[in-house]
Amino acid sequence: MSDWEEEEAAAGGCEVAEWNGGAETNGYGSGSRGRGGFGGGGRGRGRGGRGGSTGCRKCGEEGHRAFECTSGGGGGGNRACFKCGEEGHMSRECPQGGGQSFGGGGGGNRGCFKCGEEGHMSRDCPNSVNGGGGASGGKGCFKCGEEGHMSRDCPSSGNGGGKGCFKCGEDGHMARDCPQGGDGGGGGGGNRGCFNCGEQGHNKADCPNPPKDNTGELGPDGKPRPPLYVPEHIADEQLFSEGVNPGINFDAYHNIPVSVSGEGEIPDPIDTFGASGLRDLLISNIERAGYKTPTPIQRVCIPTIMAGRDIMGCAQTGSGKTAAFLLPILHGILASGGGNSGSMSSTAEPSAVVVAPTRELAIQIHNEARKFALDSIVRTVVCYGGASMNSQYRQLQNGCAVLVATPGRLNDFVTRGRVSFSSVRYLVLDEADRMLDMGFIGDIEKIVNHQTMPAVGQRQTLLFSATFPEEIQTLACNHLQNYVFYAVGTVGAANTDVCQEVLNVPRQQKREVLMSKIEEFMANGDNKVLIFVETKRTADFLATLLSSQQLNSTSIHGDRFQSQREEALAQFKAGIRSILVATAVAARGLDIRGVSHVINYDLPKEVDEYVHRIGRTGRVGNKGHAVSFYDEEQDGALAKNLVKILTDASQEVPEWLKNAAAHSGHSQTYHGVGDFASHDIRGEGLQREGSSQAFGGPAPVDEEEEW
Ligand SMILES: Nc1ncnc2c1ncn2[C@@H]1O[C@H](COP(=O)(O)OP(=O)(O)OP(=O)(O)O)[C@@H](O)[C@H]1O
Repeated sequence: MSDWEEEEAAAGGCEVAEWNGGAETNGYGSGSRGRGGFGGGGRGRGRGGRGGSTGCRKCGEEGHRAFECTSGGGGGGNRACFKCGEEGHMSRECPQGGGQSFGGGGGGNRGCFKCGEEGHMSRDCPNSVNGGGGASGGKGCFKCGEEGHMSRDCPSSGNGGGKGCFKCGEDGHMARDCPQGGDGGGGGGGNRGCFNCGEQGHNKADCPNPPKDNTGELGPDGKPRPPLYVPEHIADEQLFSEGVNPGINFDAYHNIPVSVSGEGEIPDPIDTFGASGLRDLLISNIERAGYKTPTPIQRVCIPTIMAGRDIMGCAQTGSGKTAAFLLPILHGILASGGGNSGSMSSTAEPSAVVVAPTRELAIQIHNEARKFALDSIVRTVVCYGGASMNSQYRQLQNGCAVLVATPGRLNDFVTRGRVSFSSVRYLVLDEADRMLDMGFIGDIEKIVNHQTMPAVGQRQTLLFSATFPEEIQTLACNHLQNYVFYAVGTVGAANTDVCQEVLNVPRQQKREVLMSKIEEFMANGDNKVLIFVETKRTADFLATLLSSQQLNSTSIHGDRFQSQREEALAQFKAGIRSILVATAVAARGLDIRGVSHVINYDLPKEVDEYVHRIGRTGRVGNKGHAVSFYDEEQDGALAKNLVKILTDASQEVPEWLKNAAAHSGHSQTYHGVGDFASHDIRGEGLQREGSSQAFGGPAPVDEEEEW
């Protein structure tokens, strides 16, 4: 696993736990960072989740959840009603209990929490003072320690049990009643001051002082802490100015053949957004975003997702896959009332979870979702490592229907009970082949196998990428049910709008060739260049070198603080920096307007990664240009696949590269046309009736190749 993968995969811990692991390494501030455990002893919180194999809570049968149970109610399964102890119904429907909902008595085998008697619940306890309650059943009041009442009703208003007030440290009252603590805001007290400013009299959450900058201070692991980072909120209007405008080849998208396979009814593709059946609010935001016609992947996926099917979708880089899944998901959530958008809760229960491999991509998807959902009740939240966990948690608490996240941070929230999957209707893995490869598979399995996650078939699972190796497709099948497979063009092929040039450049000459290439581009007025390198050190080195030559550059990689990463990307997007030197962290998904050139200063190890990298240019029908420095000593293993990618995209293949491929002796792993046809691994039996080319574009030359 590369360092950036480790970082993304392991992202987690709140701000008190994320340590900066190294000093700055260049002139514009890059530091290394690792991670630590979660600090701050908060209150633990248990919450009943649905077990994979546990049946419905009402009827006990597997295959559905209690709220979907058609058995006509009743607390059932093996578990008795909490009120009367009888099986066959749930406590809120208990015929013995007063009223609906949670009125009734504490029953079953468990007595009331106040008086210990059976037959009622603590809040209805007739034995308590003023209907409040006493703590019973062996548990004394938290204030005075006596049994028979709860702390909030404690007549002594004393603080017992040996635990002093959390604000002032004195016994006799609790923090919220502390006479010292002002308006109930609460003080961090006793001997422990506020965790932010150290002052007594308030908690960190209510601290009036700016967040403490403890950058550079040593954490418990002996490494300097990173700065506390709370990302800036992007204003609504700005959402519509992000993204790439369609280019001259946009209309040519409609000539790309689309392969479709799968059993059962597959809806016809839509020709226009207007005919999609998407809700009016979404249509109006689509218009506001300047989308006139759907791209091929949107034409097929929007109706298919609306019809409730699982999807494995493959389409070239920059062809609108994000909207292809977001729009029908938002439609589904709006149609059912907005999910948990408005519910303030300590545990977020999103209707849709979108998982992406990098933080910047998660942020981008989140902003796309916000854009399409604007002026609706649907709330979207993004969670990713490297930024304040508290601030993300506050967002979650305010309601969340769509949660976009990196896997490490998502699991962190789930483990702490802050996020539950129990309401999930849609699970999306963007860049799915990356999410299911070695670097992330552990995290993804944790997510899909979590006890609160609805089983396959009870949720819609949607996988998207521009590349889908066969072995990943095989693995993905476990997480999908009767899915529809869509391939726009050739699975894993490069975007033909990108002109690809491969130069034979030995390592020692790379710098010199880079400088002359950049000069050439800048002289042509092309001023947004993305350079990919293999190591973080090289990224810093090159950015420093280019800056010293008056070339406005910055870098993005896993060792930079999150604030620096986001700032570097923002500056590159805004044109404040013309050159961004990046590791693989920027290879996938990032949609940056006006990237004229991608330079592979170092080639990646995998050809799929090459396809994603060069896909940062030439998006949505715009022309792009990619130059790659091939170093014979390093890149021999890639030669064959590179030749294939170039050939399939009708690019010129240099003679020296053909020779290198002929002598490389490395086996082929590329899954494009030819030996590895663009196909659904489930085989031809699942092809859509009629033809291998369901619609769009000319018929494939060789049917075998399309399938
Ligand atoms: N129908 C459309 N009309 C015009 N622009 C569109 C349309 N659909 C998407 N776009 C724009 O195209 C750009 C690329 O879309 P997106 O990032 O979803 O591509 P992608 O297929 O996910 O690419 P990648 O494989 O690199 O992740 C975005 O700026 C998006 O706003």
